Amino acid sequence: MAALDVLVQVREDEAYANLILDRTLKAYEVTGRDAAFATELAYGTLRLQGFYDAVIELCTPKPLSTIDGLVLDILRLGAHQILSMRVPAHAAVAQTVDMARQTASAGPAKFVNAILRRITERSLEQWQRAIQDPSDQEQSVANLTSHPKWMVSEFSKALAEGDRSDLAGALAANNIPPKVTLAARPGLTTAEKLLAQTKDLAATPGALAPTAVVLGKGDPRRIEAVVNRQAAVADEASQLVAMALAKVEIAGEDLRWLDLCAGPGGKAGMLAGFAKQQGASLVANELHEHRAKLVANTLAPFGPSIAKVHVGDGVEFGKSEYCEGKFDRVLVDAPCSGLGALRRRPEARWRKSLTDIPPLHELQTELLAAAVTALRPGGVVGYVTCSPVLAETKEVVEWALANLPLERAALTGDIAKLLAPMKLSSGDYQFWPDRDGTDALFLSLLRKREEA
Ligand SMILES: C[S@@+](CC[C@H](N)C(=O)[O-])C[C@H]1O[C@@H](n2cnc3c(N)ncnc32)[C@H](O)[C@@H]1O
Repeated sequence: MAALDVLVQVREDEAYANLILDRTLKAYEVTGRDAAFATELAYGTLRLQGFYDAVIELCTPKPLSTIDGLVLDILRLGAHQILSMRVPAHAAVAQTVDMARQTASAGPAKFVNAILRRITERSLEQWQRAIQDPSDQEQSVANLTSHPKWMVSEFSKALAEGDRSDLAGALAANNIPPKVTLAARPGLTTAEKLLAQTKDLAATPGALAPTAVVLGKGDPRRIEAVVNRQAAVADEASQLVAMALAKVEIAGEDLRWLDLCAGPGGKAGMLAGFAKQQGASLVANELHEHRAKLVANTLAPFGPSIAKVHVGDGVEFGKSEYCEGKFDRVLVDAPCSGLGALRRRPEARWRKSLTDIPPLHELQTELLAAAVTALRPGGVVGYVTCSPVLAETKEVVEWALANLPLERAALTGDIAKLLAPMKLSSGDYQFWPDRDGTDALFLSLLRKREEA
């Protein structure tokens, strides 16, 4: 019932599952192993909703759109137990039908019973074959990996850019929740120290970033280094892109760094650390006051001589007199569709649409142009998105190279080696969850031409 309540809130109130989960479990007094079970029920059902809908459609002549929302939620919960959890089929059917009787009524309960029984007649593998449509490859992958079809198409184009072809594998990785990864903030602590402090949480060194520690279990909010802001939860790709901007070679003065879209401050926390180590300081800008407060909290341990926070529109701020031509390194971690972080947010894929992309592309180009205004000639901007969608990555960079005084900046040394597996033929970088175990971040490093 707690899991169903989460699904209903997500569907009816557009709630974010991760934000409502804890209080919903509390309201139902679900704790311990039951809480873990209810969490998997709710999150797993939300992630695989597209797959279960394709299965349910094959079990009834009724179009899915005519099934009542609550009944559909119940059917999806039942399908998830039968096909993806180790719940005995008879128990899954009996419990789910009971739930339908309690929350809907006798009629829908009969309908739920009939559909779920049909689902139990085939194995997961048989259903995976049954939902394929030989005439429509992308729809088949969409059904199989539980994504909207337009997303499959966007991922397919982005993978091709990196000469990768395992579309189903790349998308399936969005259905596996990531491990909790910590970043040791440079100048405040090290991965070695963090590792020693988290031994009892089965911690291991990150596979990619020298600052990363991966937790095997436990709550990161209880770790002392996290409480005192020497470390924070951060994806390894996020740590590496901040490191890449801090380490890319630039000639001449290297004193002033800018993070134009800093909230909530993950990368700003890394950049401030590198700035401290390299004798520079950071200005972190964020549009929204409440997110700027989070940035200020992250940066507090560095003190105002290393890191300051500004609240405002990055487009205006970058072009302001305060910024113009002043900065040696600028990060634009642009607002984006977030399609690179789908594994973190179970319902996110069903909330987005292709029409979200063009306005984001527009804002991304404006922010990048403002960042270039803020750069001094010879300085470098790191353009980052947590999305592999070409309109937000390659197409923004191509626009910038054609319209702004920019050229690509190459990495050298250790950081070049660390990022070599993610390098595209264009010179930009694309991470992938299935290959790299990270979010699908994109990075382009662009230098402002000297004659500019
Ligand atoms: C992808 S997030 C940045 C994540 C951050 N760099 C980190 O690592 O924690 C983009 C941020 O840009 C902010 N934003 C949106 N529009 C903006 C604008 N016009 N100027 C500055 N920031 C903006 C959003 O509020 C959001 O906090």
